[in-house]
Amino acid sequence: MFTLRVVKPIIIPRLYRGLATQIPGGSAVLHLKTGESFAGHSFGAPKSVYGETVFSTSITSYTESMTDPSYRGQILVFTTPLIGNYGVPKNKTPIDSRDVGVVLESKGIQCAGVVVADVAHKFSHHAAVESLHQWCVRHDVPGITGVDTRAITTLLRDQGTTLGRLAVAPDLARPVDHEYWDPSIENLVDQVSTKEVYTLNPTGNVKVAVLDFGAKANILRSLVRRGAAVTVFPWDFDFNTVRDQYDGLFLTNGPGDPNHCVKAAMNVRRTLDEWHKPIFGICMGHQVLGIAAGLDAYRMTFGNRGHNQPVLALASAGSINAGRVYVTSQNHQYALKLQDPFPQGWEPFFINCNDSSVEGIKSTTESGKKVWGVQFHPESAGGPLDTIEMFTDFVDECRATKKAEIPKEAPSIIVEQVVEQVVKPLKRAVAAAA
Ligand SMILES: NC(=O)CC[C@H](N)C(=O)O
Repeated sequence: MFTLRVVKPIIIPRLYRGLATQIPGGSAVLHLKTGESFAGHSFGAPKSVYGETVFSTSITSYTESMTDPSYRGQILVFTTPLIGNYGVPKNKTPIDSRDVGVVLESKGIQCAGVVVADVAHKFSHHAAVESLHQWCVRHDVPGITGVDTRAITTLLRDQGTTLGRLAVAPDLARPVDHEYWDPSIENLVDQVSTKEVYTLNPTGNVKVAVLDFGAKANILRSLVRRGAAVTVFPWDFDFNTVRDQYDGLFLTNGPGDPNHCVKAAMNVRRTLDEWHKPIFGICMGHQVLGIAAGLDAYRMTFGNRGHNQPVLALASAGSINAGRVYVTSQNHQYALKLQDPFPQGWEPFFINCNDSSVEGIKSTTESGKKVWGVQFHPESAGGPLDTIEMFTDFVDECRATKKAEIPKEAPSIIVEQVVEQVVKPLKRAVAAAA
């Protein structure tokens, strides 16, 4: 006799969850204002956009770069040929007062469009939930693929960052010159900065105020992870009105020309003059600090974007050792001018090993202040973690400043309490007994 056995179907795990995704691949053209056009195929949202065309040499972390608010208004060309191969993760974390609520660098895609030599049709990663194409569709951001990104990058490197139009069929026309939109004339910081004040990790044992020029989430996470209560203010908030409540001030990254943020620089100048607690600025925050200190910011030819930028430390401070080269993550078009002499009380902290641009400034030891600014991104996301301990240095300095303040107050409070609770009752008891 034969017994019939029901054979359970074998479920094969979907290794390539994007396998079913077909990139629509209509026509697309990247037009540059300087006259060149690159024809390819469209992916992502089927719409045309204007922007500043820039290139990034990062070989990974397209998800982090595309959600970095500093890429606002830019058409991002990846020099790495294959992009999209590990898909895109779910960009949400459970609601928690210690977290910014996202896995990537902000809630959505910030760049205007992306240019990829060969967009991955399939993706594979344990955390991926959608393809680069699907993600771009959801966020209404167009992409172009099948173009020679080496040729585009060589052009951008030689002629500098160039205005462009990513045109998607049926709207493939080359614009006339005056139609190109120039994001650098707008105050992009005002578009991405928080409108409301909020606090992460309110029970943290050291209080850090953040001026938000377009903060990457990993900057806030890096402060929270080191135990700080982090209160985030809009970029143009005058911190001087609340500074007595904080142990340190942090200035974040942000998009566009730092000269749009003179209002913030003027506020920070007053803070520098009148307040003696630690201050740390990253990228746009570093540029604002520099302007406040009396330095000028200028527009570079093509800027530095990538996760492989070497910087040389010129001074030692905290975890940083003078003479060492650190590999850093960067995304900037502007830089502080190296001037001789530097403003009094300031010194260069880092220079870029490729182009000698200023990569950091710090207050001198003689100034008695604890202020640092770096052009690169110690928080990485993506990129190397060579300088991540600068966050530890900053939060430790805030804690040390807070501790140094307590003894001034504490003895008098303790003495008053002892007088009130011990001495006075004893005197009364002695008087009553007499
Ligand atoms: N990442 C940043 O903060 C960039 C700063 C500024 N927008 C620049 O391009 O130089």
